[in-house]
Amino acid sequence: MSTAALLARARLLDRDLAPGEPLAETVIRPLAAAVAEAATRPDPEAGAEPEVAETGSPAERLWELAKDATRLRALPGAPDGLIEATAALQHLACLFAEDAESMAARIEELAGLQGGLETRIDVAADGPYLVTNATKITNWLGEPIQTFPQMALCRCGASTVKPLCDGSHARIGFKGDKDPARVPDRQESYEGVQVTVLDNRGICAHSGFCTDRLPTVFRVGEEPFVAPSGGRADEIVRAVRACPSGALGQAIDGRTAPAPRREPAIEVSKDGPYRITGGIPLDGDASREHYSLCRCGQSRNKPICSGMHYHVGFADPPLSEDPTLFEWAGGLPALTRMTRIFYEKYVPHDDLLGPLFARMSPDHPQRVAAWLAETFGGPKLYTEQYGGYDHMVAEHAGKALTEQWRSRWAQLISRAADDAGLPTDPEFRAAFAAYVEWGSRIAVENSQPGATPPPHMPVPQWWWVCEARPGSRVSALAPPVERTEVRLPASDEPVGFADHIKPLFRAMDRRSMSFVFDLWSHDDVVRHADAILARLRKGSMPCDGAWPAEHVDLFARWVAEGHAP
Ligand code: HEM
Repeated sequence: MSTAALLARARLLDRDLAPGEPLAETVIRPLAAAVAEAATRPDPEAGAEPEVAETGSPAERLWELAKDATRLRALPGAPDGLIEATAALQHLACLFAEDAESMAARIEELAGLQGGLETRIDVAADGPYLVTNATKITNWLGEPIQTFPQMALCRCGASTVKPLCDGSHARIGFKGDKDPARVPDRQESYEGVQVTVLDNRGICAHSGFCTDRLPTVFRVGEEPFVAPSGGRADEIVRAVRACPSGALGQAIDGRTAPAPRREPAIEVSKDGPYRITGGIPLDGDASREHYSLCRCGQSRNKPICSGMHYHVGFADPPLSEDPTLFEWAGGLPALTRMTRIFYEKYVPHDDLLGPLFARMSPDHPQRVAAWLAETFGGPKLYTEQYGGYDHMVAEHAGKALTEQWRSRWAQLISRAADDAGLPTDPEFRAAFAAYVEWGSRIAVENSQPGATPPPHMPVPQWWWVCEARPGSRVSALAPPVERTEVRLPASDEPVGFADHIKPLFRAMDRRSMSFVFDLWSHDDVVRHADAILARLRKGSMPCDGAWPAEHVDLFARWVAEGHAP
């Protein structure tokens, strides 16, 4: 099997696949590029397109093609175009599997075909990241993304199926070059009493973890950026380790301290870069334990992220209209950042809590983060991995926790939330503080001698307090919002809900009332029309200012005319 034969088969198959499943952009284009490239070299394979005769249904042929492409890709020196096409074929063939079980079997078979290849990321020229044999990719909430043995991840920022590549880079003419005017890739060194901080601005992804966590050492807008005397050595070491881009490093006694190796993983951060950990080699270079790769296509230091996503407003799709506390907090990565800071920075140095947690298990921060994630509406991690409610209760049982311990715990977790960059809006912090108060007081109760907490309960589910959610209120600091111009009907024109009434309610009004009814639903507004009218007349709805009189009159007219749809 040659690349040219694969290309010919892909072309035939493309004609037989149902519309909407085209191979043109993701398979045929890169394969054709690989064949064209091979033709420029003295290659016995190149030349006339081979004759192919295909049998079987399109779905069967797709699966055979995916396997043959994988076999070819597994050979040494596979060209980028072949690897990119293999990624698309593997993905599509697995989606065509009949059920989850056969999809898992297909993934296993493909993994076997290319099992000899090391886990690595290669950067295709003006194309995607070619990710080989990675088994852990998570989204920004920490939820796993389905991996395939060969993947192509979007690098240009334009794919409609992010993080996967959909061939958009070719359509938009993406260029993968570095910008000659980029911040130079140069390591500066800031000597402190115990630790010297190394900083390479050229590869900083501006995630802000260091400046949130240790603002006295990593100083926004000040020169020099790093002041090593502003914090304790252990705090600095931990902040440096938490730097996702690898811009920060440290030297102790003149020797650069290597970063500890973690499991190979890729995190697709929100509105930002891919965060790579675990020393996955990049274009064969395995010298970095962690680094951040550009995902918006605009970095000045491609493929490394240079923080441009922030300046160009690169944005993933917005959160759902009704986000959970888990989503709003920033998911498992943010909660783990917070619990790590809590148990690593605050607890050990605290006179009350230090001794209490002195013998906690090393993964205690991850465990508490998993509990919080589940409580805040995220995946059931604590129940599935750490023993659920009964285990948590057993951990507090018999500890006779006191109010002094509890209030210190509550005070320091709130500081850790600040340091970890959790959202600071009143709605989130009200819900967070309410949970901490509730949960910590129950922990104290359950820990008393002779306490009998109810057994086998589910992990509690916390929610926004009093329905105060993001967007349900206008911030006093928000720029003034122009009211939408609504066309008022003439006096002899009938008033209709869709044409005249619904446009009066903004998305914000709808959100803030959604706990009772839907202001964009004709039926709901009819049902509550009298109450709504009363509040409109009183001026107490909406909460950021009364409607103009002509809008209130219009609503009243619509009620009087019999609520036309
Ligand atoms: C909302 C409040 C709280 C939450 C969500 C929480 C969560 C947890 C969880 C999930 C565990 C079990 C970890 C595991 O799976 O091993 C745990 C253990 C523990 N908690 Fe809490 N806790 C809270 C409040 C408190 C308070 C107020 C104290 C005392 C100041 C406390 C002290 C402890 C101790 C000493 C352990 C055992 C740690 C070890 O030795 O491994 N907790 N907590």
